[in-house]
Amino acid sequence: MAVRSPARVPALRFSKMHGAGNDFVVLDLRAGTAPPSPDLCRALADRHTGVGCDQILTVEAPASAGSVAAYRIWNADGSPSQQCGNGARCVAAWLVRDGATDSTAFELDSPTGTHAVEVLGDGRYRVAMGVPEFTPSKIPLAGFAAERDEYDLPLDEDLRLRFGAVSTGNPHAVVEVADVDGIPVSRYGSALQQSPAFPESANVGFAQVVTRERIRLRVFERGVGETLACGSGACAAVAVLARRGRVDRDVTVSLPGGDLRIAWPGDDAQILMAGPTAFVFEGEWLQ
Ligand SMILES: N[C@@H](CCC[C@H](N)C(=O)O)C(=O)O
Repeated sequence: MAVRSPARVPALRFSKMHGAGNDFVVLDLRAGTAPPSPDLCRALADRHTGVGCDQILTVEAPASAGSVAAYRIWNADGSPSQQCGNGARCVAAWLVRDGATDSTAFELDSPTGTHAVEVLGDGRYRVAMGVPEFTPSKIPLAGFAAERDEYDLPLDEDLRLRFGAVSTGNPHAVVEVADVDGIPVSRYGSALQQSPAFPESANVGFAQVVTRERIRLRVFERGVGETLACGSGACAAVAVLARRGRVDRDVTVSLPGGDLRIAWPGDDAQILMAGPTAFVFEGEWLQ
């Protein structure tokens, strides 16, 4: 009797990458393949039964003339985001390795616009992340008509937090602390994320100013939890602290997974993020 072999499921090829420890599954959708469903994102991101990652990055056909490609971002819980700084560098590295460009300066489209990318060598990339947006309605931050350096909210009976708020393409709250090591990042981060003040939730950064040129940062990300690094969060922390006059305009941000260099030449200028990228392995998703 003939034994029937199980139907072959078409394999989904992926690259596993990280940028300063913020890890990604990268999918090539440039041929027009549909983006992963929220269920597939959650399955890929699962650290026990999947590949394991903080975000899924989809590389897609460019949205504007002159760009090499576009990318979109999907959090581990399946929710979409508008920006991912470490992801932007990894997509740039992925495209260079793929041969999509041999230029040391090119452009990429994200859901928030077009970004200039520079290849710095040794796996390092610099990305122009846009002009930080402090207008409350554009973050979005509800309940405040005018922009402030610092907001103050009661979050529950025992917790009141002071924070800065900014969009670097996605929403961020930045809490300045004396020592990032002693902060209950998950409790404070969840409380701010669940506040009605952030109708689209937020990535919550805890920043310790070490010197005017160096800060330490931990970020409790929307759709993930605490990550080893957050590029848009590093930009947000420097933007909030520079605006308050607490740091200079060129700052090393030390995150649990590594350092990023953030430069913000002036309030109306784009904020520039430089940092590492790494390829981990290639695989086929068979489920
Ligand atoms: N890790 C990212 C940010 C990813 C998206 C974020 N969790 C959100 O929901 O906005 C980065 O490096 O910027």
